[in-house]
Amino acid sequence: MAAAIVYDHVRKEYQDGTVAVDDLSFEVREHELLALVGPSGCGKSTTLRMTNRLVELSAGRILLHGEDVTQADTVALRRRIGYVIQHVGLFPHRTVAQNVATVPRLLGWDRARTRSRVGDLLELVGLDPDRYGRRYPHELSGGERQRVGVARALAVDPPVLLMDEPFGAVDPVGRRRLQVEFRRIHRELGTTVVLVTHDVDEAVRLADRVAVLSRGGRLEQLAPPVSVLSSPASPAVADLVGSGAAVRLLSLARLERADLSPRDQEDGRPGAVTLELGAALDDVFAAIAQAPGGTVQVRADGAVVGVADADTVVAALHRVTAAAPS
Ligand SMILES: Nc1ncnc2c1ncn2[C@@H]1O[C@H](COP(=O)(O)OP(=O)(O)OP(=O)(O)O)[C@@H](O)[C@H]1O
Repeated sequence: MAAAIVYDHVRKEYQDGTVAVDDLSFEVREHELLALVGPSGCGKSTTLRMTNRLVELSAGRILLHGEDVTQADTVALRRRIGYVIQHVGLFPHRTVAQNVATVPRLLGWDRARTRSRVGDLLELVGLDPDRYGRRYPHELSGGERQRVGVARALAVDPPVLLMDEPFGAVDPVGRRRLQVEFRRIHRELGTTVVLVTHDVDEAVRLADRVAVLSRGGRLEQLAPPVSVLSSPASPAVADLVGSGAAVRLLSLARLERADLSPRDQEDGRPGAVTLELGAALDDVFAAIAQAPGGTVQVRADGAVVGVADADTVVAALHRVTAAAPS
């Protein structure tokens, strides 16, 4: 698969001698969502900010679609790279629509094209353009502001989007909703995304691949979420994913027919618990914990296709982890 971004022996030493990133090499594939995770101060933001040259590299190269970013004009570069940060930095005296239209205006788009694009983008991020377009940032909730920030960053359909703790300031429920919506948006647009987060749950829920960094921007593991959770490549990764790894795996995996014990007869007992095939394993687990006898019926297309119990969950986990690419 083609690389959208190549980090090639990248190093950043700040003026005071802090080596934020020592010698980092990895590639971000075209259209993937790659999450950078790691403990505070390990160099995640520095790595992201070197990509759009908000921070200059001390050594090494970063190639964006084959072009060395240090050779690119910074203004042109930043227009090709969307950027979303935690406190999204909307212009307070401009309306939502004007904020989203910032880059199209700079690029000299005409009024009709800009208006239509702004409308489409607000709809994409789940905000009704008629209701929200004329509001000012202070008239929005934190989650709505982040949505506007995402819409603004996507305004000219950049091939690459960098996100630094984009949902960090949003309450847990709003955050979960934004994550679900952002995953849909990413699938729909196919933009290459690099997401910095210190939240392992967010990384495994959103990312196609997770890059785990440790101090000095050292790459501990770069793999799909299930692999990072089920086979941590080093003690640093195991430490980061911690004791919650199994629970996180449960939320990633879905119940399949092969995991079930066969069952022809429908269990007619009143109150018998049923689940749909394809349910997330954490929901299966919760249902089993509550069900009389520790078993639940599983249905597909309205018919009972088997029963699930604790062994089913373990079997499904083994299936998922065995299939995980490294
Ligand atoms: N402008 C700067 N001057 C000097 N040191 C800096 C500067 N910016 C960051 N650092 C240091 O570089 C290291 C990496 O910082 P960076 O912000 O990249 O880490 P991070 O992984 O994003 O951390 P966090 O999760 O806390 O945001 C830290 O030790 C930090 O103190």
